[in-house]
Formats: sequence, structure tokens, C-alpha cells
Amino acid sequence: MTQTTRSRSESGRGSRSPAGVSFAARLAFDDIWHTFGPGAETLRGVSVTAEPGEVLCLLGPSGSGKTTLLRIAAGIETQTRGRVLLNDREIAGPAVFVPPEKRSIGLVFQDFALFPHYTILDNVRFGLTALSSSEAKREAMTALSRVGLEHHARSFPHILSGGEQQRVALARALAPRPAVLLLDEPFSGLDSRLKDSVRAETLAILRQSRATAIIVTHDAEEAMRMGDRIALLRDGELVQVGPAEELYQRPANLFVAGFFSELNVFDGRCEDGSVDTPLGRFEAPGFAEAEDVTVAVRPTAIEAHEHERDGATEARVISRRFLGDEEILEAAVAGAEMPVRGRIRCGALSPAARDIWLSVRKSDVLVFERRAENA
Ligand SMILES: Nc1ncnc2c1ncn2[C@@H]1O[C@H](COP(=O)(O)OP(=O)(O)OP(=O)(O)O)[C@@H](O)[C@H]1O
Repeated sequence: MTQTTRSRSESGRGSRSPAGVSFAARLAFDDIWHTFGPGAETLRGVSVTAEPGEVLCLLGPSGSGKTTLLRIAAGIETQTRGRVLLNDREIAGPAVFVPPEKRSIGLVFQDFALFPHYTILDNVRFGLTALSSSEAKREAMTALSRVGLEHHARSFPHILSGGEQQRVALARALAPRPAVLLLDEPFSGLDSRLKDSVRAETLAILRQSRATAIIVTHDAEEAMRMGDRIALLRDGELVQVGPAEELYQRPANLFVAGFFSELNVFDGRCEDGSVDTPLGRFEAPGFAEAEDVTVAVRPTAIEAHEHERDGATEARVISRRFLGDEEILEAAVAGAEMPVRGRIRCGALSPAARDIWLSVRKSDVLVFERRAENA
């Protein structure tokens, strides 16, 4: 992807590309703190940078501060400490506050926020007040054609599907050619069957526009599908940032691992470089002798067999749920307080299987130091 760090104001309106692309910028949050009132910090020292042209997903549970961080970037919320920089230029800090309309940052809201009594074209040209009427119309039509909806220019929002309305909202945010686009849970209002195609279309449009994008979501799979990198927040703190593979394969702690998949969790103690669990003994490299650790086994790491085999653990079937290619198996294992959950290949066990053996793919076992946050 071609990347440039020229901001729109630096590029000037006269040098706009006829292809209608933005000039991607670097957006940096530097040690952002925020509170809505005494004693309750919403954000605690968040530092993360969206690189030019990158799609960065802000992921985290409800209330972790994702929307507040996005609103601070847009200039509709003010941090209590820290700075926001666009291409290394401070746009919000102790002595600087660039108003929202001067930031070259576009916003797509969760509910799309289209005006019901405006045509699609008028919705899209709403923010193009600095242009003449004919220029604004041309720019709005360019943005609409980029999302494949120019034929709906004269329609009103209510006749469009949820996915089409989302594309209008995207066109409206892209029309002023922002350097950075912020999207707050942009797919949450969509039917689950529509989501996949709208996500793919949105990603293609973002790539084509070359704007830097920050997408807020609480859905780990969505973040993995959309983000070049993912920044995971918890209770107002940044827990880990990196590409999806990194967060999945090398999670910083149990919280990160648990956000990306369900886990079977066992407490244990490191002895001779490994730890005993109800599912067998696993290596614990890097841990000290007698150190308390937490072992996490993903359901996908579990294999089920009807006959005894080396290294497998005896178990009794509690329940099985058919999912098509796979099934979810719950089994009782001696020494485990909770049933062990496995995601196993359909057909691995016969319908009548009761007493079974479970083995674990060791490469899919994660060991963490046992700390309060991992409890
Ligand atoms: N206007 C407000 N006044 C007081 N507290 C607020 C306000 N807006 C948000 N909060 C609180 O700030 C915290 C962070 O909210 P925020 O909306 O940023 O989280 P989030 O991660 O985006 O959550 P969600 O996924 O539910 O939207 C929450 O505890 C929330 O209750």
C-alpha cells in the first residue's frame, strides 16, 4: 500500500487526487488519562499510535474506555492528561485544542446518524460546507460511487437496507477526505448475515481511500478480520497491542488469551520446568522452580479418542453439541473442578461414546504467571 504522511491541510484542496483518496496521517495517543468525575478513571495512561493507512482496532469489553478514546481523538471529549498528535503535530494537549471540524478526522457512528428527511446525496454532502454547491455535489457523488450507491443519490435513507445505510454513513465520513477515519462499532446494528459482507466492503473502501482508520469493537473476531493491528483495552488501560496473530499466539496474560477464545484454566506449580494439570503435564519454560502458574488450554487444542492411548487422560462425556464440521464436547476429568470443554472434529467419537480419552496439542497450551489479574 502506498503511504504518505501528508495531512489534508498540508496537501491543500487544489492538489486533491481525482481518484478521491485521502492523505493518510499518523494519529498518536500519548499517555492519555481521562475521568468523568472524581475517583473513576475512564482511561489510564493509554499510549498507542495508528500508522498512516493502517486499520487499528480498539478492542475491549464494555466500559473499557474505547469510545471515550475515540471521542478524544475526534475532539468531542477532552482528556484530563496527555496529548493527541496528528502527524506529530499536537491537536489536543495541555496548551492546544484544535476544534473537531479542523482536525481532518471523520466519524462514523454506531447508528449511522443519517438525517431521515434528507436525500442520500444531501446526507453525504452535509459536511462539505466549505465547498461551492456544485463542488460539494461532485465530491458527494464521488464518495457515493466509491461505496457503490450513486444510483441511490435521490433516495431517502429509509428505503435502504442496514448495510446500505452503513455505506452512506461511510461515504459521508469519507467525502471531506479525512486523514483519519474513526468508526464506533460500525457493524453492531447490522443483521449477523449482513455483517460479513459489509465488513469486507468497508475494509475494501478503507484501503481504497487510504485513510488511516480506527475501529472500535468489542468483538474479537471482528477485530481480527478488520485490523492490521489490535489494541486491547481493559478498565481504561492498554493491555496489549499488535497484529492479531501476536495477540492470539503470544497473549500478554490470561485476560488477552481469554478475549480471543474460550479457555480451560488450571492452576498449578512449576516443578522441574513443567506443571501438572488434570489434562497432563505441560512444559513451563521461563518459570522459576515452585512458582505458581496458570495453565490455559484452548478447546481447539483438545482431541478425543474412544480408546486409551499414550499420554491421554481418561474422561467421561457430559454433553455434546453438534456444530456442523465440529462439535463442542464437555467432559468430566478427575481433578478438574469444571467440565473440560473441547472443540472436536465431528465423527471423532461415535454417538454412544461415554468413557473416552482426551489428549492435548501441546503447542496450543499457554502458561502464565499466576497474578491477581490472571485469577
Ligand atoms: N457521559 C458519561 N458520564 C459518566 N460516565 C461515562 C460517560 N460516558 C461513559 N462513561 C463511563 O466511562 C466508562 C468507559 O465508557 P466507554 O463508552 O468509553 O467504554 P466502551 O469501552 O466504549 O464501552 P461500550 O463497548 O459499552 O460502548 C464506562 O464505565 C462508562 O460507564
